Parts: sequence; structure tokens; C-alpha cells
Amino acid sequence: MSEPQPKEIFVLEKISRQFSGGITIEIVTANIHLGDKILISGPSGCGKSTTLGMLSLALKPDRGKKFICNQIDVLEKWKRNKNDDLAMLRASLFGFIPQTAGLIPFLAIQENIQMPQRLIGKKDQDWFFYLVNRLEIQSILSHKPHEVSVGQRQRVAVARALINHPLIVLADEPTASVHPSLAEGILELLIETIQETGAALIMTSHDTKRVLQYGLTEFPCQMDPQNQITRLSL
Ligand SMILES: Nc1ncnc2c1ncn2[C@@H]1O[C@H](COP(=O)(O)OP(=O)(O)OP(=O)(O)O)[C@@H](O)[C@H]1O
Repeated sequence: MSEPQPKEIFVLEKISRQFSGGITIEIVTANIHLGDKILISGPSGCGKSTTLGMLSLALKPDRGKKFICNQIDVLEKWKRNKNDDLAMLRASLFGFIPQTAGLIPFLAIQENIQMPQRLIGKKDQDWFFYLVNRLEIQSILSHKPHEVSVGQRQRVAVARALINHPLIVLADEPTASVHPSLAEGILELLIETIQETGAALIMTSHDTKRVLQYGLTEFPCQMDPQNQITRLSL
């Protein structure tokens, strides 16, 4: 008997965002399943963050044919301004590591990490301390984000993204600001966590050689300079 196919978590067709300067980033198609491990690579400015932004439901596409996430019609939600539904979907399904950490400045590090748990009314102290220990951020839990280094903020963002055992982990350059030895630790933690939960991982990185050692499939993106458009199929 053949193995059942893992669940499809994203089905997209012709989802795009055009910026004021005329640059367009288009996801031509995407068929992403639970368990997929995807690396989006490419030169600076080719559209990696924009792609993750649209996939994370944070950046509204301005054109699109189909955008299904976990069987939910996302384009319909955007069209009807169902922002609360989109926020709930984000909180319950996604762990997102933004390029610049994106921590809440007036909350202590511990509160930043636990914020996603509070949003969905869940608490798991053991997992919290496990993540904190793995990411070596025990000593800064009571600090505010501006009191710690950029690399520490990035590790806090990793903990915050994983705290709810999300089904979809999106990571924008998650190792860009940390020492190479810590980069390995972050990648190991990401892979172990998504393998345990069966989640999908979609990340960007310029450090492709290191990342590809962890079994990710690479999807290079490249802007066509003449038409100022990047077309990407995942
Ligand atoms: N808010 C904006 N207004 C105008 N243009 C934008 C905006 N955001 C992004 N762009 C343009 O869209 C293109 C894609 O940007 P994006 O940040 O997705 O690239 P990237 O591949 O993630 O780059 P990097 O590797 O430097 O992070 C870039 O050429 C950028 O100049």
C-alpha cells in the first residue's frame, strides 16, 4: 500500500505584489506540504523577504488567482478585510522569524517569547526553558530588546517563533546576525523541531552552503532586470 501524501499546507497561483518603483514579486505557483524544507536563495533585492511576507499573511498581495493556506481561502479573507481571521490564522499556524527580529520593544525578552502563547491561551513552561537553554539566552530574559545584542535578539526571535510548535515555520535569514557556531545551533534546533512536529519550514539565507547541509531543497530567485520582475515557483 502506498504511503499517504503529507497534507498540503500552501496552494498558490499567481500571487504577486508590486511596489511603487515598479518592481514586482510574483509567486507563480506554490504547492507546499507538511514536512517540506525549503530554502529560498538569491541576491539581495530579488524578493525573498517579500515572498515570505506574502506567505506569512503579513503582506497583502495586490493580485492573485489562488491562495489556499491549510484549506482556508486567504484571498477571500484579504478581499473581505477579515483581518482578525488572518491574525488568528497567523497566531495558530505560523512561527515567523523576521530578518530584523521584530521584538516588541517595551516587553522583556521573556514576555516577547511567551507572547504567542498568550495569544492562543496556551502555556508550556518546559518547552519555553528548553528553547531558552538551546538558544543560550537564559541570562537576558529580564532585559528589554534594546539592552541585548543583535545576535541575541535574533535568537529570541527564533524562540518566539517556535514556542507554539507551529505547523509552518517561516524564517527570514535566521542566522544572519549570529556567530557561525551559533548559526549551526539555530539550524539544528529548527530542523529538529519541525521534524518532531511534522511542520513545513520555508527559509531564506545567503549562507546557502551551510543551510543545504540540513537537507533543505533550494529554490533560487532571480529578478529579471529588464522587466523588474521576479517570478518564483515553489
Ligand atoms: N516597501 C517597498 N517599497 C518599494 N520597493 C520595495 C519595498 N519593499 C521591497 N521593495 C523592493 O522589492 C524588491 C524585493 O525586496 P525584498 O526585501 O523582498 O528582497 P530580498 O531578496 O529579501 O533582499 P535582501 O536579501 O537584501 O533581504 C527589492 O528590489 C526592493 O527594493
